[in-house]
Amino acid sequence: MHSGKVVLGCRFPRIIKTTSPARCYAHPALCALLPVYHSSQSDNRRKKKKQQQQSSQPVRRARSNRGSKRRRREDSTVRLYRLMGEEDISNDSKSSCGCEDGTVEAPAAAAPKENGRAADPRLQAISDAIRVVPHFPKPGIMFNDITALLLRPAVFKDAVDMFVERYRGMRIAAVAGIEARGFIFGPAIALAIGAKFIPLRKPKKLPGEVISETYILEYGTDCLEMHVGATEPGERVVVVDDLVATGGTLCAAIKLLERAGADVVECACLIGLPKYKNFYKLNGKPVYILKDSQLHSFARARWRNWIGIGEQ
Ligand SMILES: O=P(O)(O)OC[C@H]1O[C@H](OP(=O)(O)OP(=O)(O)O)[C@H](O)[C@@H]1O
Ligand SMILES: Nc1ncnc2[nH]cnc12
Repeated sequence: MHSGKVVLGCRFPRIIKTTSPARCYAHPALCALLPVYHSSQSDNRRKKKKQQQQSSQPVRRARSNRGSKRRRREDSTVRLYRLMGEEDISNDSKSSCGCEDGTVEAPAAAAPKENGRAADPRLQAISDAIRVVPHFPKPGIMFNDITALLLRPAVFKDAVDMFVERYRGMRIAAVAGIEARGFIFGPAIALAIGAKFIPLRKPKKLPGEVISETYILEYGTDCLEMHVGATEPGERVVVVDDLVATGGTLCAAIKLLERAGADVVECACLIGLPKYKNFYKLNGKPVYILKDSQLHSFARARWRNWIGIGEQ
């Protein structure tokens, strides 16, 4: 059997310089090698520990080591989110806590992260207003219902504002909304950023000449259509919908727009289902998601269902 030093020394020469396993945290392959790496270091560590115990300030030293390990682990988490295609994480986390000097207030630091951003305070209310309905429209589907959010104007406005803040100033010529629930958010965003709105409709709804794309859904197949001439070649377009599940709908929308020569900048959704997280780059286009539908929402929905009070 190889010793850890030999394996890491010959295959990952840069990793051998690493002083803490936390710095390898982002890469599963490297994590797999870490136990071997640890064992090769264990003698040295035992010696150091003995020295520390004999030194005059053992407690303070041990604490500072723990702190640095934690800091490194947090850095690694941010890197992981970056790998998932999220940009400006550090900037976002600064602005979301409203601190000009970029320091993070204690509650914000402890808050959950959404897409790698320190949570915007508005996200909690948005998240709370999304109702998860088990077994709708058919058994096994956990349906994310946005209608309760629409009944709360302040929360609805916050959701629209968050998209507007992202796309304002990005020279977006058109917002393409996907029928039906993309029509709820798309026009409001389009008006606020001064862009036109393109409805991407289900079959046989548009009266003019159309191009169409068929796609597979989480529960069936469907088709999207767009009027010929709705977008000009080279126009910068954002695609808006309420939710991404398999990503099939967004992919069809991207294809439609690209066939017409549009430059699809990004897709924007209120909700992303976690089981499809790895597909959040669709046809090479990033998907901006306000709220990852958390597993605890599913568990909560099931619990409320069991005790017979439904979701609120
Ligand atoms: O990522 P996907 O697996 O493609 O699923 C997401 C799509 O499914 C839902 O619409 P649905 O087709 O149910 O139509 P509706 O908006 O008319 O209810 C949702 O509003 C998205 O458009
Ligand atoms: N789980 C889900 N909830 C709401 N809309 C959806 N569209 C596809 N999957 C969905």
